[in-house]
Amino acid sequence: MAAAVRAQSVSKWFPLRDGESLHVLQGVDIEVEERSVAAIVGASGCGKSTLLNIIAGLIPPDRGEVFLNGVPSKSFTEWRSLTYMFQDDRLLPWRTAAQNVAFGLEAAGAPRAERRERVAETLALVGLADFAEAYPHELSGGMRSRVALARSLVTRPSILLMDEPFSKLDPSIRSQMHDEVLRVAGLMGMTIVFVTHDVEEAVVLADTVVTLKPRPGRVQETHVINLPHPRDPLSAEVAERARLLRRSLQS
Ligand SMILES: Nc1ncnc2c1ncn2[C@@H]1O[C@H](COP(=O)(O)OP(=O)(O)OP(=O)(O)O)[C@@H](O)[C@H]1O
Repeated sequence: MAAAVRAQSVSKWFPLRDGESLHVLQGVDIEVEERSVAAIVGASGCGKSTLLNIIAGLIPPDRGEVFLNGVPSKSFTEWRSLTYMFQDDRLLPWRTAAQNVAFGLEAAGAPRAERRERVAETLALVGLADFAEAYPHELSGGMRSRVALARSLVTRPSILLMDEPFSKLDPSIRSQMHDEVLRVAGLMGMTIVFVTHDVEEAVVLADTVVTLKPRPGRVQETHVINLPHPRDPLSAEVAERARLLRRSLQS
């Protein structure tokens, strides 16, 4: 199967005020197969978000290259097929759920009728058909998170990048969102790359987990998680895989 996301020998330095530079990533190689879910885990500051931002084309690598659907990201033009979900839901408080979801389509200049249809379809997909006219302050944390997911999905992307998207949710809602994301990703045939510091979350969601070593961030190991879905976060199998991941992170 083809790789939807490939980072090849990616290195990154950030300039510091004293003229020195901070070496954040060193020769990072990762490969994420189409329609699979990959997690990037590692200690705080090891470069997880930087790597995701480089994959997303938000910042350039200093060395190495990223390929999206086989195309070098420098030449990649299908940016609508890639979407990013942040840690905060970043909903606009003065817009209804439907208007928040419509945002990406408006930016892309989609006609009004198409927008209306797509937004309704996507809100239904995440179980919020009845809340299209609600404002963010009228929604629970879990519902807001679903609106943010719908906003990410409305352009029908093939690649979903997520940076700790559920870390602020209560555990039971986080678990519902995990099921929701996997269900929708399966339906839409999406590839997911996400960053987390929660190894249990990585084991519950991912087909492969990449562990990063800090300073500079390097790939420590790639773990294949071949447990059947749905995965119970409290099961012995998940706990055992999480233990192996923690050991890898500490070595
Ligand atoms: N724009 C920037 N300029 C300078 N330094 C930066 C910049 N962005 C990140 N850094 C530094 O790069 C390192 C890696 O940051 P990054 O946010 O990628 O790590 P992380 O693994 O995602 O951390 P966390 O889990 O705490 O979110 C940190 O030391 C951070 O301070």
